[in-house]
Amino acid sequence: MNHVLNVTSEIGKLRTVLLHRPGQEVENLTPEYLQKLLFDDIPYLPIVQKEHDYFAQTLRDNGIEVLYLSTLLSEALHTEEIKKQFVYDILTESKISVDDSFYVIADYLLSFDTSKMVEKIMAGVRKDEIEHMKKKHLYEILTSHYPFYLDPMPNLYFTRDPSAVVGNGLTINKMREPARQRESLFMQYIVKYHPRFANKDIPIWFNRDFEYPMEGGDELVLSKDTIAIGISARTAAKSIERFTLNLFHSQSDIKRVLAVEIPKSRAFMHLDTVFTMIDYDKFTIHSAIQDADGKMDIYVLEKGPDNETLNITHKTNLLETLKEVLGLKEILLIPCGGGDMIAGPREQWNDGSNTLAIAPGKVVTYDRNYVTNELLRTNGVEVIEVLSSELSRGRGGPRCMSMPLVREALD
Ligand SMILES: NC(=[NH2+])NCCC[C@H](N)C(=O)O
Repeated sequence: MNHVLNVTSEIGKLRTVLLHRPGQEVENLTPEYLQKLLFDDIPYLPIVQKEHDYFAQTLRDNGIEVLYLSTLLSEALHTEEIKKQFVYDILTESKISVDDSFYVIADYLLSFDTSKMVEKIMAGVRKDEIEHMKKKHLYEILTSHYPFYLDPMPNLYFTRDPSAVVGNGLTINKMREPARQRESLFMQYIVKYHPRFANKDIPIWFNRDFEYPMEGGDELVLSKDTIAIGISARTAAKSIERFTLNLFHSQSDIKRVLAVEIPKSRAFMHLDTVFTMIDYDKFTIHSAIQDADGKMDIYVLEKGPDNETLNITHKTNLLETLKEVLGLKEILLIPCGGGDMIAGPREQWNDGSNTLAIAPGKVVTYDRNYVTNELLRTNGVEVIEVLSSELSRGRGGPRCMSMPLVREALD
């Protein structure tokens, strides 16, 4: 059966992927707000776009259909009513608290044609953009040093995180960081109103109104019936439980979930920054997630005695657990930077283990991580390198920058 969404592995031949080309939102980064906006430096826009275009073209050259977030969103907002509702939702979530400004900004945004409006919402609205806004209250005058009414959304090019496809359903994620929380509203509108997805009975396994966060960088589809989820700085144990129970209650094929605990740090923000699947029996891993004896905490979640309870088994050996759940005799874990004490952390920082598999044993990686790339090749992996000077400044690599919508099923 042909589903509009279908992802039953991390490695099946990639058919359709969602990307976002970085735009003016990147130009609204300033040193003062870098940390809040989750960037470590300011990318140079023409180059970051050139690198992103190169990434997109590399995928197209490999027969992959590339869809863009801004196009899908603009097409989803196809009536005045939906467009207006979307603007109101965005403004509400942007915490536009100054009573009068809500409608002034809404009118301002709605004065653009839809695709310009979408770009504007992504880029952010500066306070000096709307001249006729009168400051009537003391708090408006006092807080006026803050430059934005609507904050820019520079992390949008990491399409992996706000939503993810598992099987033929979707998680529309509750983002942990305030700077990214509005991002998943886009997918909510796209599945509901875009003709390609609307009325296609797409199951939503996890929704953005849940109390605790979960992000796509932590969701790995290991096989048709097994997924791994990072217990990380961005994904809470309670969210993993909810998501797992939702999968078990509905008609999904998922039988088990590996909850993999990783250190809660900036460098390791999601599971896919330290662990990715690249072939039937090969994974990249950053050695620092295991202790000196190669141990770590993994919890296997399976159906429990009743609807609201799970069977939880604690494991400490990643390799053995993977062999068990994937039914394989041998598995190779390829360490980022060869596990070297300098090259390992350096290449991990620039997403050396954030590998995007476009087919079994065929991956897209950043060119700058030459130690890891060489090691992958030595181990029989086909490596396609893409440009990375500016893209990497946002702390995400090829896997984070792509949201697979359809992959071919593995035999
Ligand atoms: N799946 C990932 N590893 N995504 C990386 C996202 C990077 C982004 N700057 C953030 O902090 O959210």
